Amino acid sequence: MYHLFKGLYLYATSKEEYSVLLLGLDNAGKTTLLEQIKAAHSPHGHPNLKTVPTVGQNVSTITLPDMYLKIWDVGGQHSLRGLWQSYYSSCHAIVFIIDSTDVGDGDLGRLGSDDNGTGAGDDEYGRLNECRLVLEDVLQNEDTEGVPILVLANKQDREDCVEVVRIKEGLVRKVFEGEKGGSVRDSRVLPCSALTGTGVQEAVEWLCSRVKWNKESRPPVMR
Ligand SMILES: Nc1nc2c(ncn2[C@@H]2O[C@H](COP(=O)(O)OP(=O)(O)OP(=O)(O)O)[C@@H](O)[C@H]2O)c(=O)[nH]1
Ligand SMILES: [Mg+2]
Repeated sequence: MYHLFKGLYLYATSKEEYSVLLLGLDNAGKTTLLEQIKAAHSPHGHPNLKTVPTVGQNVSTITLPDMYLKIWDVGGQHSLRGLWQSYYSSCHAIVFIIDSTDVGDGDLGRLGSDDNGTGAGDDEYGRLNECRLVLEDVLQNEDTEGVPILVLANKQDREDCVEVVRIKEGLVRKVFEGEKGGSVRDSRVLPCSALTGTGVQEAVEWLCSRVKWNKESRPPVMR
C-alpha cells in the first residue's frame, strides 16, 4: 500500500524535464543569456553579467509551471567545439546564439565561395563565415536531427549590430536551405539582448512550446 501511495504521490508531483543546449561561437553571449534566464526565474535573482570565457560547461535547471528546463551552456572557443556533439543526443532543443555585431553585413551571398572560414580576409565580414560553418556542422550531425533550433541574433542593444531580418535572410535561411542545412526541422530566428534581457522571455516561451510539440520524438525525463 505504501508503495502504491508513494508511486501515486510521485506521479502527481513530478514534472517533465527538457534539456536545452546553448551553442554559438565564443563571445556570442551564451553564458550571459543563461544568467539572464536564471535570474528571471528565481525570486530575488540578479543576473551575474560579469562572465568569463567558458571552459567546460555551466548547467542550470529552471522551474516553470509545467516543466523543468535544464539549460546547458558550453564553451564556444574553437578548441572546445569538439565537445558539443556529446550533448546532442540528449538535448530537446538547441539555441544557436549569434553575435550580431560580428557578422559583417550578415549576408552570406556576398562572401566568396572559396572562403574556408579560417579568418583570412574575414575582417570586413567579421566572423560571418565561421558562424556559417559552425551552424552547418550542428545541423549536419545526425544526433541533432529533428531537434528544434532557435537562432538568437544577440547584442541587439548595440548600435553597430546587424538587424535580425538581415541575419535571418542573409545567413540563417541560406544555411538552412543550403545543401548542408540538414533535415527539415522546427526553427525560428529571434532578436535579443542577453545583456539587457530584451527578448529573453520570448526565447524561453518559444523553447517551451517547441520541446512539448516534439516530445513524441524526444521524450522528456520525469523528475
Ligand atoms: N552589448 C552586449 N554585450 C553582450 C551581450 N551578450 C553578451 N555580451 C558580452 O559579450 C561578452 C561575451 O559574453 P559571454 O556570455 O561570456 O559569451 P559566451 O558565448 O558565453 O562565450 P564563451 O564562453 O567563450 O563561449 C561579454 O563581455 C558580455 O558582456 C548583449 O546582448 N549585448
Ligand atoms: Mg560562456
